[in-house]
Amino acid sequence: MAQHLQPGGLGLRDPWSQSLGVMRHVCSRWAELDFTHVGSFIAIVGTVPAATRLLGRIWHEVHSWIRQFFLASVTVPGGDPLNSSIVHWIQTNKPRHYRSFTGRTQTRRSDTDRAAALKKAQLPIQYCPHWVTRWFYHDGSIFIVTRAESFTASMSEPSYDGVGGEQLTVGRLGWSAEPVKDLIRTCREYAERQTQFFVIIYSRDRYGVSWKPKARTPIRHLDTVHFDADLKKELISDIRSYLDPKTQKRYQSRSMPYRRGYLFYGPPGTGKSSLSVAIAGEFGLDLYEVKIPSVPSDADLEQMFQEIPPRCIVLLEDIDAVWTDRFAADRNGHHEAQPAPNCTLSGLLNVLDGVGSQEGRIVIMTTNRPEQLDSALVRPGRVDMKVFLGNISPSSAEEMFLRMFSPDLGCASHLDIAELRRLASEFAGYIPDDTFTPSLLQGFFQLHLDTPHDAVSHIPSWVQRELAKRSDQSFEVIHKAANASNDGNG
Ligand SMILES: Nc1ncnc2c1ncn2[C@@H]1O[C@H](COP(=O)(O)OP(=O)(O)OP(=O)(O)O)[C@@H](O)[C@H]1O
Repeated sequence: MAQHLQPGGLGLRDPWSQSLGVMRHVCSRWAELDFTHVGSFIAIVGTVPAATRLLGRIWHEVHSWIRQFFLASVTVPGGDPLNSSIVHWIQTNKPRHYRSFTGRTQTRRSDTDRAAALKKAQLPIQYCPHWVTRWFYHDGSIFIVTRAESFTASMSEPSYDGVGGEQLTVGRLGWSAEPVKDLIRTCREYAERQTQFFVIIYSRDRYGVSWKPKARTPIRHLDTVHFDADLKKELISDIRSYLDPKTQKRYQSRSMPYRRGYLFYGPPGTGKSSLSVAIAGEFGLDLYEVKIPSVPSDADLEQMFQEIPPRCIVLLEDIDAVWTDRFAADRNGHHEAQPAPNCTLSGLLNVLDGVGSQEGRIVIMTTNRPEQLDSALVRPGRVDMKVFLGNISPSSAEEMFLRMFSPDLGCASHLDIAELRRLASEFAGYIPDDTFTPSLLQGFFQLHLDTPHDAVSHIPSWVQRELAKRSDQSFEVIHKAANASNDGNG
């Protein structure tokens, strides 16, 4: 009955009997086949590889001929930030189905996946579309983008995120390269929009030959770095006025070098690095990290500074760990043994403000021991403003509490702002002035992120415990000193 409903009666047959029917059909046709036809068929099939090779060669010739005579192009070297901007733009805005990918273990976890960051878990695999040539139509023109095929070196780079490591050529059918430049501009603007909420931190690659984006950290608002409010205001207005284009003209018309240097000093964990990143975010600047101990020579240091763009922040962290003031060391009577850096202090002074050093950037140095710095390094002109970041004050602790339990974060959304303020002020009442570093207090908040009431009820005992730990430590130090003098007497 069902067979009447299906033309040919095949519709509702089971797949097994259907394929049996097909095989029977093929066999019967095969039996009828003339073997002279089979011979010509095999001969035709045999010519296919040769024909494919020939067509490939013709296509290659035509392609290079088109490139030579009809293509305007721009070549971007591998590793240049522009390179990854172009690749990202193409992959996002000219999507297509990819079948080839490069796969690599992702070494950095996503910032949002905090829970995963805390436990030992397998690192995710990152797949990136792998292509060598892409043709696409954009803004009335046909573009062809070619990536160099030899990218094994960049694939092994730890900082290589899968794109932008290989030389790239962007071409367009036509005589003028202007539309190519327009496309590249579009790609760059796109990349800037993507990174506008991030600070890009650059560091030297492992061979020390070029600057590479090392991290992309979400912008940290200046309000989240707590220190003296007046000092913060003064610092920010100083940087703002320095970056004002009029200031540059004023400096230049008076033949003054257009440079600004800051020294952030204070105990460990008081926010020197955090403030540097927050400033970069506030003013939309990239941050270039210079690690003096790993710079092989003065010439390399000079080369590094030459390659840093004019409008950015250069961060020299823990500068006291590199060169200490010879006289301070002598006064103290002892000097910690430290490996000698490969580049010299005069080499650094030279790149900071010597003849030929570039203008327009902000240099931030951080230190825990400002008294040990060579006076030449911190003289006015190299360091124009010294900013002390110290232990937390009760008022900063109150601000920190309000920030930690801000209703926007959701955990204290049931509390009205007046109640939150009351709790913050009660909390701050337990914090002794100039005793704990902000990072220590941050550690306390990390234990009580869900309820502000818990934070307030636990803070007195935490303060007691921390103070007791300190007196234990000082006792331990005195104890050791006493033992040492006894040993000496003995
Ligand atoms: N003043 C501050 N305000 C807010 N958070 C702070 C402050 N100081 C430190 N922190 C927090 O403590 C942690 C360490 O801070 P950071 O690395 O900036 O301190 P640092 O002074 O640079 O330390 P070090 O001298 O050891 O490099 C960060 O997570 C930061 O959020």
